[in-house]
Amino acid sequence: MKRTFPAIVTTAEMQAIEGAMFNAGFPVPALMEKVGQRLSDFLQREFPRARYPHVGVLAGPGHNGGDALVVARELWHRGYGVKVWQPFERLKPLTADHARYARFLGLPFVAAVDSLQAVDLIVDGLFGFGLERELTGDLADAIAQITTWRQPRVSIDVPSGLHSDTGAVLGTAIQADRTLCLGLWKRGLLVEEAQPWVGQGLLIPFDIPAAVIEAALATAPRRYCLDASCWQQLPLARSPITHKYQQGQLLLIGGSAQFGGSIVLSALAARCTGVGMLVVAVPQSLKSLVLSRVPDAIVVGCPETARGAIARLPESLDLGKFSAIACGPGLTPEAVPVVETLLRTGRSLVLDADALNILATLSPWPLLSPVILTPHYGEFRRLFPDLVTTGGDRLAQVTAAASRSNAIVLLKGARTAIASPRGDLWINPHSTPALARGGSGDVLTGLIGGLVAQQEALSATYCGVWWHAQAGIQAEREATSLGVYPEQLIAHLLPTLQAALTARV
Ligand SMILES: NC(=O)C1=CN([C@@H]2O[C@H](COP(=O)(O)OP(=O)(O)OC[C@H]3O[C@@H](n4cnc5c(N)ncnc54)[C@H](O)[C@@H]3O)[C@@H](O)[C@H]2O)[C@H](O)CC1
Ligand SMILES: [K+]
Repeated sequence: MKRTFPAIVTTAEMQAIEGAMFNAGFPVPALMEKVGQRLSDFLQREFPRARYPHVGVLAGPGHNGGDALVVARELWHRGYGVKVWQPFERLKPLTADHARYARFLGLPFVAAVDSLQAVDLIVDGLFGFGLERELTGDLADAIAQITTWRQPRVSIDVPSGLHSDTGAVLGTAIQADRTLCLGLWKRGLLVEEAQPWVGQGLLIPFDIPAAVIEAALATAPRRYCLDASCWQQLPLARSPITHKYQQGQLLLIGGSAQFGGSIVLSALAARCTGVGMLVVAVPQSLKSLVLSRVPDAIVVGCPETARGAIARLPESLDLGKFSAIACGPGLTPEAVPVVETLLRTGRSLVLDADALNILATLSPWPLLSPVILTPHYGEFRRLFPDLVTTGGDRLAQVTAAASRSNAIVLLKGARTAIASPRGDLWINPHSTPALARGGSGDVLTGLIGGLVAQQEALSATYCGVWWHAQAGIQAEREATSLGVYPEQLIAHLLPTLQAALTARV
């Protein structure tokens, strides 16, 4: 079944998509009403009246404000106490109609924003993707005031003040706890730097015909948001008559006297993927440690340097028999010959950590395909320094990096982005800062290595990213953000997958 993730769009692309729907006969008021109902349903579910009886609605001059006024009216009908702050005289006609009807119903419109300070929930409908210039003056002051209040803030479509394409703050912006993005993910909401304003992003679909999206994005670079359809890919299919040699062979290379644990974490994660054969190459002195922690792996002791890094891979190690090779965790920058050897194999490579730092010192780079690079931003900066200095946000940088290097580039972060050499982009909108700790990356390397050993590289990469983040979110739910240390993360991999499959049935 062809899996299509939700597209990520620019403002212009969204306007083209909406325009196509309107041109096909779908009335603008109908869309606003539909969206308003869905927003109200979400708010009523997530912020029940018993706990959040009083709602303050910020209504802007455009259709974002129109959406907000539909929500105000609907929550009013559903028994909430609603107050509206609409600091604009000139309104778009549809928005003006909704304001007029809300007043007709008797919804109180407050003159000053501080009349909303005591409400239980703020709904932000000041601006959406139509924001054109910086927010200044009284409006900026009001937003600064709201930011100091304690109640949760939910933004409609885009946090007001945030640029929906770049994620840049135009003067000032609402810091939302939740952003309910309408129809399709706006690109600016997925930019790393915008996360403090976006809060938890959630897509509120409104049944855009797939053909309309395809037509509008036909010539655009494909940008996708990962979602639960990644689970359709896992666990990887197994024939009833399979055997271990048909389920992929992964070679993991890493470890050093200085960093002995990383490669163990990668190996423990890799075996969760069901990979048929797991071989771990480490410095000779680490061999017994790894065997004691991963008895199902074949552990190869390598010649080591005086400082305990892998000096070279043993001649006896036939690299050609592996369907994937993952290298880097705990490797140390000393193991240059190892990376140089791997780059000549033409095997599917996953390069992480010090394998990336070593790659950054090699020049020129050989053709990196099929290679997956999994840098965090510091490693990315060493690999592609000019891309970082020539500006553009990380999404633009990682796309350029993949096209230049001909590798799949996975840029880790709050919104991990995966770019393909063709220029396509996948972003994971759901993760947790609890994963920001040593060892999380080693787990991801093992997961991706194990999946790449069994299936094509791109879907293995984004499924690994999704699975890794979902396990982290689940571990945090059960043991707070402090409980997401790497071994707990690994312990949650299979139960999280199982729970997803059970929910899917
Ligand atoms: N699929 C969807 O995204 C849907 C979008 N809808 C909602 O409509 C908005 C976009 O509406 P639009 O009227 O184009 O823009 P805004 O509501 O964001 O407001 C722009 C409005 O404000 C004026 N303006 C711009 N910048 C400033 C400023 N700095 N100070 C003052 N005024 C400013 C500008 O002139 C416009 O008049 C989208 O986000 C959704 O919420 C549909 O209704 C539902 C589906
Ligand atoms: K908004």
